Amino acid sequence: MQKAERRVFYLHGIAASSGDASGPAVVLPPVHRFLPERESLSVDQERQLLEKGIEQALDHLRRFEEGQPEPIREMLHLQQVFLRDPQLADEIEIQLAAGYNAPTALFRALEVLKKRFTESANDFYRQRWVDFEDAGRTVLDILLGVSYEETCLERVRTAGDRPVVVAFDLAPAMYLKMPKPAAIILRDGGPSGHLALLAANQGIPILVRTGPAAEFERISDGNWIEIHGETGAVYEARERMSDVIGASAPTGVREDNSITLADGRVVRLSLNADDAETIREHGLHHRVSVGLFRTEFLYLRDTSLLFDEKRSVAAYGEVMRAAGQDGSVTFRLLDVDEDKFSAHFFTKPGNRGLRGADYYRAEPEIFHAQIRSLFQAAIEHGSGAELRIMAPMMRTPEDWQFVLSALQAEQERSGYEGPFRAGMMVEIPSALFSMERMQHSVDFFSLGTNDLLRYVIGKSRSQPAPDDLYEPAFYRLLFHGMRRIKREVSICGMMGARVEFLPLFLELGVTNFSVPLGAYETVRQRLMSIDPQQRMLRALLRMQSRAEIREALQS
Ligand SMILES: C=C(OP(=O)(O)O)C(=O)O
Repeated sequence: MQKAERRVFYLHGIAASSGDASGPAVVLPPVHRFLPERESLSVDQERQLLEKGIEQALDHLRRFEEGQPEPIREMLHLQQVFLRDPQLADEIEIQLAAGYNAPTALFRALEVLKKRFTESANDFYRQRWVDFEDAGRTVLDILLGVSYEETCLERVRTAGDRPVVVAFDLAPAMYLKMPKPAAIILRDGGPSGHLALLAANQGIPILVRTGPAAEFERISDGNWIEIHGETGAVYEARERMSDVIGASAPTGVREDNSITLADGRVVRLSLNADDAETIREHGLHHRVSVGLFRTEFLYLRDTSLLFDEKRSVAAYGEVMRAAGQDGSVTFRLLDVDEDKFSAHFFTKPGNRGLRGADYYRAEPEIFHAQIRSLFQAAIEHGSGAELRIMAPMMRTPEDWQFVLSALQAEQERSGYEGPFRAGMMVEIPSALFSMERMQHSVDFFSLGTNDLLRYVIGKSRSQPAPDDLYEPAFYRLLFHGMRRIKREVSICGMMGARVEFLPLFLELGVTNFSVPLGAYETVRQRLMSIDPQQRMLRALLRMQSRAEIREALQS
């Protein structure tokens, strides 16, 4: 009989990106932990401290405005308006009267306003909250004498071995500034939030929603911990090693990226990747086909690229070179979602909240500059790799026609004659009703199931329930859209990386599965062993409940 292993068990979470990993924990405290515990001085004295902090922040914002492009000046100006807003002053006054010291009063006031603004029916307030909160954080940093973001980044940078980052939540923009961790554990966060997707694409295991603070806080800085991707469990580490131990690609011969199914059909397996380094590493063992490169992350890392075509050509070129001559990369045009937000993406405040073709129509310079850079990168650095450009958030044939005309015009202007394919994402339910009409002018469709599902069930991506994946209406819609499609249909949403859904997507006609690095090998194995004759769609379409569908898919 085997001797039972006794190791410290810390907690359980949802594995948003599979794979095992271990490393020393770096715990990033939430912002409220930075608040001083000191006794309050008199209300007047605390008010004076706050007023001084606000003045310094206003001064900083005013100085920073100089020489910035118009959209940034506009944002900095609004941040100053916010810091002088009577709503903020009133909330601060309430907190001071309740006896809180200056930083705590400001923190609490910002929490109250966050709720008010983000739940407001007014688009302007909702969309501007990110900027307002940022201005509030600047004052808080001044009052505390430390920068919250810099302090967190410094802890990760100085952790030595590749650490496991443990945090309540983590913004994608902050993650993009850190060195790659071995893994991430979040008390909150959602499995299809953009931080989870970013990490998954880099093959970094991530556990989210680990639940109660008490369990979560048993992990302290420097504890060596081990994450088990399959079970979502976190233990004390058996050995001190920081490499990902479960998600790596096989060594030896370079794998082809097409898989011949048992019935002779050929499907392609591609990678969702957001950086050249991951693509390069993958390319050591595989012929590379990137099915989704989210270009907004490139810009979030370095917003100045947006207005610098020469440097963006170099950045796209690096990605194409990483894919190699026989590879292909599907670049998705800029897609600005709430949690991939940067004020730099908008030249006019009124454009915030626009997405897809509406955004491209409103921001023609950014739109055309991006397409030009992509063709130019293919000319200068592509050396035969296939360039694929994909438009997100397409709703109607008119949306697609608008993007396609711009692609054709820029291709002609650039003189690029290499391999090129133009496609669109299907991630808004209304697109499913026009796929058939659009297919004559589309080289490929790509199913964005992360967004598609959220729009069908009307939920935010950070509040998923495991059962949502089995929503009957979702499958009926997919079937309706795809039943007469002759073009390539890819899937780049996370459902394509879950083996239980593979037979169904094959039956629906998907021929290209684009998945995060951590899921690549598992999906490849499953596709090679799958029985492609399995038929479940008809029965599934008759099912009325999520439970029935779950059982059918899992059995
Ligand atoms: C791949 C998708 O796009 P994103 O996750 O970037 O919104 C999707 O919605 O499935």
